[in-house]
Amino acid sequence: MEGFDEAKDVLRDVSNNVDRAFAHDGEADSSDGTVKPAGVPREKGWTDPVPFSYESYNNKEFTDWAGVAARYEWKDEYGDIGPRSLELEEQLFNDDFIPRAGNRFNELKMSGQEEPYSVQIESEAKLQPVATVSCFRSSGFYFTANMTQFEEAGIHPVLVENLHRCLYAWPTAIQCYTIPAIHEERDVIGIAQTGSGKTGAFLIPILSKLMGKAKKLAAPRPDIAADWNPREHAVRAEPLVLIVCPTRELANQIFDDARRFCYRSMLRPCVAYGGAPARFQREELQKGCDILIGTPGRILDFMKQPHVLSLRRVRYTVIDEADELLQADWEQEFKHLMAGGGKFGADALSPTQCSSVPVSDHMTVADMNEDSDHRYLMFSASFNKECRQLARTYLSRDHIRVRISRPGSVVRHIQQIVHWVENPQKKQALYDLLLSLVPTRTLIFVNSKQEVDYVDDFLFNQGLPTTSMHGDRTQREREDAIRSFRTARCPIMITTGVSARGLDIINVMHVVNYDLPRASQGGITEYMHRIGRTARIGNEGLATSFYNERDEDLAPDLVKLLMESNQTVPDFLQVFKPSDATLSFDDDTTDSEADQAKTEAEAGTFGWSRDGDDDDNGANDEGEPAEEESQWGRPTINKDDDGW
Ligand SMILES: Nc1ncnc2c1ncn2[C@@H]1O[C@H](COP(=O)(O)OP(=O)(O)OP(=O)(O)O)[C@@H](O)[C@H]1O
Repeated sequence: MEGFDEAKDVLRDVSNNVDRAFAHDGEADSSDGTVKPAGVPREKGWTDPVPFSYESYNNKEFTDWAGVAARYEWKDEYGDIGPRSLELEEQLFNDDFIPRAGNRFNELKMSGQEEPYSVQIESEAKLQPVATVSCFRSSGFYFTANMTQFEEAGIHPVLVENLHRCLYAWPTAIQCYTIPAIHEERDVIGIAQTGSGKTGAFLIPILSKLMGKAKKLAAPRPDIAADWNPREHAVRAEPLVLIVCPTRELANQIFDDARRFCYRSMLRPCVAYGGAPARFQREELQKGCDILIGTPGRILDFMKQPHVLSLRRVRYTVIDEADELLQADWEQEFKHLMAGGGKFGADALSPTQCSSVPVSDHMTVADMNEDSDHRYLMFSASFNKECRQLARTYLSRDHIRVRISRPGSVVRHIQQIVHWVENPQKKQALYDLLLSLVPTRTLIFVNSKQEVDYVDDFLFNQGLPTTSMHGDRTQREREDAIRSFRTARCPIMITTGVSARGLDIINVMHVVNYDLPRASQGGITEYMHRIGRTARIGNEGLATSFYNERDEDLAPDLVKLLMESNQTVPDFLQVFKPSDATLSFDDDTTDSEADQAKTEAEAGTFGWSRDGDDDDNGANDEGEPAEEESQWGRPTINKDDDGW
């Protein structure tokens, strides 16, 4: 197919990086009935497609859930730091499929001179960012003259060591600001581009602060490394940190980072997400939990079981991908979460807030947070008016806002290409596109679940190594798909908007918008998050989008975004260029005076509107009933025709 030459060049360039994982995992295992490719994809270097094995899926008693992955288990006898576990180290830090910083990582750091991105800080008191100095790279490690900026920034030594193991050489710009802000016990709103290290921006300073005090602050827990018997030793989980995010995959990913950062420390991370059986997650919680990461539905289900989870000790509540989470119809549920963890505990409630924050039937006042010195943090690459409202309601007035680059802007290292493709030609165009490029991990977004199945079937039958994921799949199928994609067993994944946020997979070098997101599915913000699955943390990538007249509602915003990121605007989009050649974007991050006035009037009420996200469903989809039926049900979704 003609017209993809520029894409080819870019990817050939980018492919200097082509991942080692892909190279060494190139031979698909044919022992389980691998279908022989139609021929051409194999000649072009793609691996064989691997069929999904329904037989083993149905037969096997599955226990290998992402949420039960090994973490460091502390023993009472340890002093300030636990002994090494080489086996766990291998798993946590040396896995071939952990994403690593790319060649252009240097451009993400703060040089103190003219930065390639804008920095906007709103803070009552001056915020001194972590100083960054020149580093040089050798054999995969970065060195500075003496010590790393993480040490200089006062990060706890156990965590500094873990960051070295993760090959984090210096903090990214957002981290440079959130580290001192969180050290100074301030509430924070952090906005920075996709793949710029926002997870570290909250985890690193929070964990660092808690590491020195874990013995004093953490709830009593059993010595599970010695002899764990749930009947005798189970405790109630009373985490110090609560991290809420919109999707199950993202929850697991943050959990993985927390497992790495907490290695050899007393802090024990757990994850709670819908779809997987609750009993495995509950058992982990009952071994003790200091850092709880999860999607709202499952967390709330556990909160309804006071012997399993209480948020009374929570000191930090983090809302990740805040704007996405708040698109959901989760107002009441959110209030429960926020009330369970904080300044909205019975004593601290103002009269208006009291009436708008009902205490759950299952949650006694004694379970509510007893720490008035409780920090709230919100992070995303984009921001909206629901976030502003949440911030006005929950964050302290002296909170710090850090904005690195324009909220909603696209990472510079992504080459964006838009092609005119009519709907009936899309399948063939996609096939031609994939065959015209160097085989590499490719994420393909479509707008409906049905279309995911359809495109997956088509490519698979053409001999391409695909997998797919959407919200109607069981959790086990979802975890299976992510694993196959991550390990490059199936280097092409077709998916819906459920994978647009947060997913951080090694060397996704190509994102394809087979369908562009419609306005009802998040429009240009969704586009930015989708293509942000490539070119993460200084790597480079390509985003190809199929466009036709049905996408006209997106065109003006798309053109502005292309222009802002110095990309070619194709002829058919020229007509949508702004007439005065200036690029103005709605900035949804700042409160207007009217907003401020509204806050006073509304105190404690929210304006969330849109239907929510299937991932917040706490129920179990593995055939066994959820332990307690989720009252939250299965929210409907507006991201595509029929939900994610
Ligand atoms: N200081 C650092 N040095 C090296 N790698 C880092 C650093 N900080 C984060 N990373 C890595 O960068 C990758 C992207 O980070 P992260 O997922 O936190 O991005 P993000 O900003 O939250 O993106 P998104 O908006 O898409 O969720 C991760 O693999 C993470 O381990």
